[in-house]
Amino acid sequence: MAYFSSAISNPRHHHLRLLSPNALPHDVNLNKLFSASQCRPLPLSPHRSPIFRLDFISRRARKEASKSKILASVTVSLHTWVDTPVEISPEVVKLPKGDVWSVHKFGGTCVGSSERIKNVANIILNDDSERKLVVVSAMSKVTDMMYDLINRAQSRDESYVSALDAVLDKHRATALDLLDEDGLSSFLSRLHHDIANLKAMLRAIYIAGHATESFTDFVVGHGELWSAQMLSYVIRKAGVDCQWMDTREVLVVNPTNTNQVDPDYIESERRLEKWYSRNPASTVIATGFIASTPQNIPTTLKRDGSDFSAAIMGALFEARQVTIWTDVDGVYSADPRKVSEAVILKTLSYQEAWEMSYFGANVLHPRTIIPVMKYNIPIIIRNIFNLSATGTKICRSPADQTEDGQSLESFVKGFATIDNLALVNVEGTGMAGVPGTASAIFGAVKDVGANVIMISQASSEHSVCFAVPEKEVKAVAEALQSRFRQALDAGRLSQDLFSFFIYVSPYLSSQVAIIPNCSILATVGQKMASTPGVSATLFNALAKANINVRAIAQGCSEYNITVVLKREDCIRALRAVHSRFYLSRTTIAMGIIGPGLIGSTLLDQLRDQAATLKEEFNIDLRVMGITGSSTMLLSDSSIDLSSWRELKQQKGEVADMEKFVHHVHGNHFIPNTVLVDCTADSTVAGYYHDWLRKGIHVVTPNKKANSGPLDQYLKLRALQRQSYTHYFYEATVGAGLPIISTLRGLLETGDKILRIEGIFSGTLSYIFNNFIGNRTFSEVVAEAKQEGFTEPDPRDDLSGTDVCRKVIILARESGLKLELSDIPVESLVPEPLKVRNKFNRSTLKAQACASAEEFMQKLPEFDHELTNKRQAAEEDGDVLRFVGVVDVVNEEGEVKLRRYKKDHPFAQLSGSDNIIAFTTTRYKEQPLIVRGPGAGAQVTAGGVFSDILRLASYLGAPS
Ligand SMILES: NC(=O)C1=CN([C@@H]2O[C@H](COP(=O)(O)OP(=O)(O)OC[C@H]3O[C@@H](n4cnc5c(N)ncnc54)[C@H](O)[C@@H]3O)[C@@H](O)[C@H]2O)C=CC1
Ligand SMILES: N[C@@H](CC=O)C(=O)O
Ligand code: NA
Repeated sequence: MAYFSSAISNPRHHHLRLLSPNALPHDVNLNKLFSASQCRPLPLSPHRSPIFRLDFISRRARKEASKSKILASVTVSLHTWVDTPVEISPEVVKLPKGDVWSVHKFGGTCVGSSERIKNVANIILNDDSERKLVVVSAMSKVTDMMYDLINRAQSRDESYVSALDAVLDKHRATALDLLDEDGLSSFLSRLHHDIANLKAMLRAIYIAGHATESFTDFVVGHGELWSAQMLSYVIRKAGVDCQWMDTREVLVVNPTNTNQVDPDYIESERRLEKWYSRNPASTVIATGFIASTPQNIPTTLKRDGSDFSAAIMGALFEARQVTIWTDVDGVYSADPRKVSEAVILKTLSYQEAWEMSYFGANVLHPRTIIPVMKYNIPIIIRNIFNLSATGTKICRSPADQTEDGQSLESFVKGFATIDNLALVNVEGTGMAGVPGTASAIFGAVKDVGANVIMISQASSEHSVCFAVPEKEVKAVAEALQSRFRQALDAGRLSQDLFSFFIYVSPYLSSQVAIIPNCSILATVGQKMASTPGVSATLFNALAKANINVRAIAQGCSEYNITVVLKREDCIRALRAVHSRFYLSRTTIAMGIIGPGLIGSTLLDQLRDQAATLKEEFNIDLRVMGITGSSTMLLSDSSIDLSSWRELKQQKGEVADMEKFVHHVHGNHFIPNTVLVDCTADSTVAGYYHDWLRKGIHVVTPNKKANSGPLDQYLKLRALQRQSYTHYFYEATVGAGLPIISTLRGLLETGDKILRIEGIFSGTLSYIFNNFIGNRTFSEVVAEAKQEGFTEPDPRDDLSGTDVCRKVIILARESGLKLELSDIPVESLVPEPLKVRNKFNRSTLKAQACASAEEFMQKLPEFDHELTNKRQAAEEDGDVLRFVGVVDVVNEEGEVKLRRYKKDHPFAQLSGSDNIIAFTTTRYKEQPLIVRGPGAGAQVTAGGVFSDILRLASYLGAPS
């Protein structure tokens, strides 16, 4: 009787199936049988059928035993034990499908050297799946070497011979490193045999001067044949039952007319079953990339073919999962070369991966996803060089997407871009309701084989807009023209390529505009388009980064929102949206200009508050650059604020404002930029317009821009109103006191300002609060300077210029169109010490002091002037106060030294207090008064800081 069936396929592995264990006489001792026949059992698989199954591997077969000898041995042993003749009948081993299989794919870099092949073998050996199917590419560079052989041969370049030797050497050297004994000799004999064949084939190509496609495919596919064999020998060396598969015997594909191939699953499955019955190993190493046509002609799976091979194999085996090993940790939320804060996505749905790939993310070729989708087989992308990274799992419904209570962010997975596109916009009044318009337009596009990447049509049907690769747009335009040639010939159309009219039908005339230099930004995420708020957040982030959107398309699939932008905006847009969805904080890149008293105090405050802002307010402020007038310090990530002074000294470079701004704004991943001008320089102030126009926000305590020439001020404000960039300058008046914001609040809520009057100078307030008893004027001025209340040049305070600037700022804020020179100012600078003053030529004196230091030295000589004034006031029971007035009703202002009675609120101040009284329609009887220290490093830097935080809140930080 037949106790066993046999599926013996090669001289090494002998698979016998015990047909019915119960039929075996009970005294048959299988272990003895095995040892007598010099076979040993392999680990048994879980019983899947009532037929008990044993696998035997022959030790003796390692030497020279033939299949028949082993069979004879088993037969004899059985005969001995059973005492009856034993029949072993041939059997076809059925391909086990399903969860038992795990598929791995290793690309060229993974098998690029003998060390790496060993590493791959270890990964396979450590996978405890019951069965493994491993798809390998050729060793890195080998496919290119093979194509090069063809190129050399067909251009009749004899050097193909030496190039082929290099291919031989590379594989021989690798095999010598990896293999031993018979593994090595059988691999080398096969290698030499292949090389001899290739040499003959290349010779034929050399003679013909041409290689057919199938010749080429045959030649290039050898890289995979060799890497698969070497790897299988290494695995076998570890005692594992392993076969290598030349996938050309199994995988059958049909060419398509788009230079792709379609797998023939039915035929491939039939061939796989046949192959497996001859090679029933638990580990199979299969060649990637190559396949056959139905006529058994070698072919390839084209670009990214090995991933495709793995996916098809996964489907044929109905595997548990397909792991694609590569050199990155997984799929990133955006191209990490463009967005350095891109994160690895833990999961992606098939559709998300598909959309990401389609829109240029280097994930997987979209076709790789199709075979596995059918059987819901997950694809895992993992890094072979970082086994600790879990990678990205691409599957039907990733767990984290189905959980409740998810945030908006989880609906958006990733961002991808496509550059070098042109937008074609067909617009016309006669298009609405005319059937066939789209067909006529896209028919013309199809005729030139152009690929339409996205389409958008307004529901009014007045315009259809679509994006095509830039290199195809000329042909598209010409196709549209030639399609409607009749109308063109009749002279009814303009022939201008970039804007011409077409007649789609006798009733319809349309204009076609071509917008070159465009890019697509695709935002991908399952269900995001159907979740309220996601697209609003997306477009809001684009608007805040000052990016103009040219066209929008949202697929009905709800997996993707596509926008078309100017190419030069693309990376910034990518960073802006990525940061909005992925940086959990409002991240702002900052450039600090003028690290003097206020600038450096601000940097210290930023240093001390950074952690709290991050943790409690989700605001991430990153100082990317600090520039003084001679040196600047730049950083790619952010400057360590605990040592910026030392760093600036050690690593500082020559200050260059253009480079500084470009670095802070353009050279990194953070979409929002603010430049903080802490100088008193009008040149710096002169840049604001340009910065705001570029989308850079500006915060400053510098009064020069708002009190400079009126036309420039108006231009600046107009720009600010129409753009999404912000310009904040609260500290220009009353330092940290809420003066500008109070005034804005009154105006915006409809109050009418009648008059603003106050003590606007911290310096002069301090001076007159402390200029008492027998103290001298110059002594108190020096103290005010020492306290950090004065301008860089104290004459700006004493001359009334600083107060005048504040008066102008408030006057303009209240709607008055005044110039600095419109305000009469009383100066306290002794006549001989005055400096050139642009707005008051009468104060120009030949013997004017050269520097602020010289001025301070000479000031005591003139103390008596102010002492006399003060004494005269005191004699009348008055105090002196230096005030500014904005008379909104009469559209004028003034700055002067006035006397006040001792019980007047202006006489009650201390320190550097400012006091500002707003008389308005609502605050008519009693003015609204703001009072407090109005100068000094801490309060001023604090005012600047609070403007920065206001900006953060405008940009989306929680308020
Ligand atoms: N000190 C105070 O209490 C208040 C000051 N302010 C304003 O704050 C600003 C700064 O004042 P301070 O810090 O006291 O002056 P500061 O003289 O200590 O600092 C100014 C810094 O700017 C640098 N600088 C000048 N021109 C530059 C340029 N073109 N590029 C780069 N850096 C340049 C200087 O080298 C210096 O380090 C001024 O506009 C002032 O009006 C406003 C309110 C109160
Ligand atoms: N020097 C100024 C500083 C604030 O603007 C002042 O004294 O008020
Ligand atoms: Na202020």
